[in-house]
Amino acid sequence: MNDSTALALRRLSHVYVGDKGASLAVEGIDLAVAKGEFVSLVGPSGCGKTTLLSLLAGLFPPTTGEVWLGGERVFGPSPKVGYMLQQDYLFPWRTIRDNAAVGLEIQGTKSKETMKKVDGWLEELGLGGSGYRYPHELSGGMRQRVALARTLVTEPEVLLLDEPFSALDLHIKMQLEELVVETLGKLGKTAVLVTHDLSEAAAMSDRVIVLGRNPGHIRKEIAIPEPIRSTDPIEARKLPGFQTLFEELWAELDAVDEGKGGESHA
Ligand SMILES: Nc1ncnc2c1ncn2[C@@H]1O[C@H](COP(=O)(O)OP(=O)(O)OP(=O)(O)O)[C@@H](O)[C@H]1O
Repeated sequence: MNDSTALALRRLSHVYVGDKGASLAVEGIDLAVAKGEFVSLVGPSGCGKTTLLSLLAGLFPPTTGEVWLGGERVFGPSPKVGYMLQQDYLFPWRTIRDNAAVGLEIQGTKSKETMKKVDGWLEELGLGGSGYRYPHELSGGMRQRVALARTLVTEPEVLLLDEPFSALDLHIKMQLEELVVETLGKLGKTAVLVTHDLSEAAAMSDRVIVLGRNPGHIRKEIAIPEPIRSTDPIEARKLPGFQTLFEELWAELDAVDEGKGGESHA
């Protein structure tokens, strides 16, 4: 693992053991993500995307293999890792400011000083006037912005994004994609996104990892070509090479699905 690697999975396999016996979820995963890189994981349902994200987050240890964060082996959750999920998990009885400060509270670093950072992030993410409102007063897109502020205020080095936009309307979803790419890019953060939306993966990422299943494995890595890679997600979709890239991803997933019935990829 060199200095420019933010996180890595090495020879990693994971077996879930339950009432019905053991099942091999992912096998032989080798993946390195560079500092500041934005990587997406795509693949059919059950190929192990969430399992890989959970292992990166240190939520449980892999059955075999290693997880690395910076130069350190991961043996449990780390404050260097932030999580953003499909559901925003805001507390309904707390104001937006207090929701955005939850991570600071957990870290024991909530103070007048750090609340200024909360207000700064709410402002930056277009929620400047909403700090004293409650979650039910906000739209789905605004609530996800609060979830993003809550994540960023703890200053994680790596963000793990598990379908954070999938519950939103297309227009709002694309605006949020743009906001996330722009914000993480400015801060030089590393991100791993799990998504079922191939267009989202192609528009937001530096690299897309296509997973196959039974058991989950890396099938193909696709580096997003310029100028798509460095163009914001809304404009990237309008570039001439975007459709070809989308079709390449689609064909990979179709090949995974062959003989297994059609699944929706977009
Ligand atoms: N807690 C668990 N116990 C047993 N098996 C599990 C558990 N969690 C996941 N699995 C199995 O591991 C495999 C990978 O699941 P995972 O949820 O990581 O896939 P995924 O690609 O994220 O799926 P989806 O796109 O549907 O969310 C699947 O076969 C799933 O049934």
